[in-house]
Amino acid sequence: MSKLDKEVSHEQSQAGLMEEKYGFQFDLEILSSAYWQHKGWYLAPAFCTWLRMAMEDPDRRTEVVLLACGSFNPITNMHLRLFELAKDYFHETGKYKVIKGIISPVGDAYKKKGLISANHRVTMAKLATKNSDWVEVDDWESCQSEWLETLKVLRYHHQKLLSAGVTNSLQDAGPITKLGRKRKQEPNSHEPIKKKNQSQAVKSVPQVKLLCGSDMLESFGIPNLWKLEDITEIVEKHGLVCISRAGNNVQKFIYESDILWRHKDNIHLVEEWIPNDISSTRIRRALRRGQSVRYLVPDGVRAYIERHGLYSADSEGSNAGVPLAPLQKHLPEPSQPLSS
Ligand SMILES: Nc1ncnc2c1ncn2[C@@H]1O[C@H](COP(=O)(O)OP(=O)(O)OP(=O)(O)O)[C@@H](O)[C@H]1O
Ligand SMILES: NC(=O)c1ccc[n+]([C@@H]2O[C@H](COP(=O)(O)O)[C@@H](O)[C@H]2O)c1
Ligand SMILES: [Zn+2]
Repeated sequence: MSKLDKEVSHEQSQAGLMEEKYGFQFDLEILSSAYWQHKGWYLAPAFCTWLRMAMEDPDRRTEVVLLACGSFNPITNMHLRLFELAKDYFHETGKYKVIKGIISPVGDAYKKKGLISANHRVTMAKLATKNSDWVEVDDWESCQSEWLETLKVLRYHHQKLLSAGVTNSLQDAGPITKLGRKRKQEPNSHEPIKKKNQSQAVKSVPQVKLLCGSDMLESFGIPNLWKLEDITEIVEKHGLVCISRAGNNVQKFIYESDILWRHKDNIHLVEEWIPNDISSTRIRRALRRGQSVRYLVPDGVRAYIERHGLYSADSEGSNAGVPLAPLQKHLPEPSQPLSS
């Protein structure tokens, strides 16, 4: 190792220690002044290289998995856009790295009017995402015989990542993370079980954030639809990213709710500046009327709908008069108002 390498390596380990103690911003400031005062200009190129490496180090960003829950009856181009918009938003903050998107179609037991079988909805979602290298469809929720609260779906996916993290960390027991640093703990970013001598090798588990449109966020205010403790855990432990949708005023909605206001830092609002109010309801309506849905849903989905003759007046009548599962499930409990 050359003298210069040794100097840089020493500064890097100092930076590691300082980050643990004070955080990223501070360590860079301290280091830069230390360099200019004590080392002199001859170290400038090495310092610049290190600084660039440190700034570009993707491990500094919190990893995020986006989970979208809904009927996807059928999946539309706008559902896919939600993921792109949320990913751009998180990357623009410089603090987060979106590593995966998950589409979780609701099970048949949800009993929403016009809901066709989960088999078809899952297949269409898979067709829609087949060209995406980061969004995938998970059928665990749709395979459950009973309807599941969204919080349980979030917990399931977080737990799954946690187990995968433990497995990975056991496999990677050897190497040490870049610069031998640990990441700061964030909500829902749990550290998997650590073994002695292995703490430096363990990566924290990504956060699972609920991705939704503003109508879903505003549905938190519908009496008996959501349990207050579920909403609290979603915004407190997981976090939410909400894409604007015509007709909603989420900022006001958050302002009027004490719970949402308290956790507003964990509620990411994304403005869609190229609004396109496609909805599955409108797609189904067009299909019933024999109108084209081309360019509104992916071509593979359109072909699948045609091939299987999906979405007719008959299918729209399914579950008519049947209470929505969450309303049925939560009705006996005394309702607590979200707003106060
Ligand atoms: N055009 C859109 N803009 C923003 N969010 C949307 C849009 N379309 C759907 N979403 C969001 O996608 C998620 C899944 O929605 P869902 O399956 O209910 O689709 P939808 O188009 O709202 O269907 P439906 O008309 O049957 O209610 C929800 O969080 C919803 O808010
Ligand atoms: N209490 C809850 O957890 C709760 C209540 C209502 C809807 N949801 C979910 O929100 C989504 C709403 O989808 P739709 O907009 O298609 O009805 C579904 O995934 C549904 O399971 C969850
Ligand atoms: Zn909807």
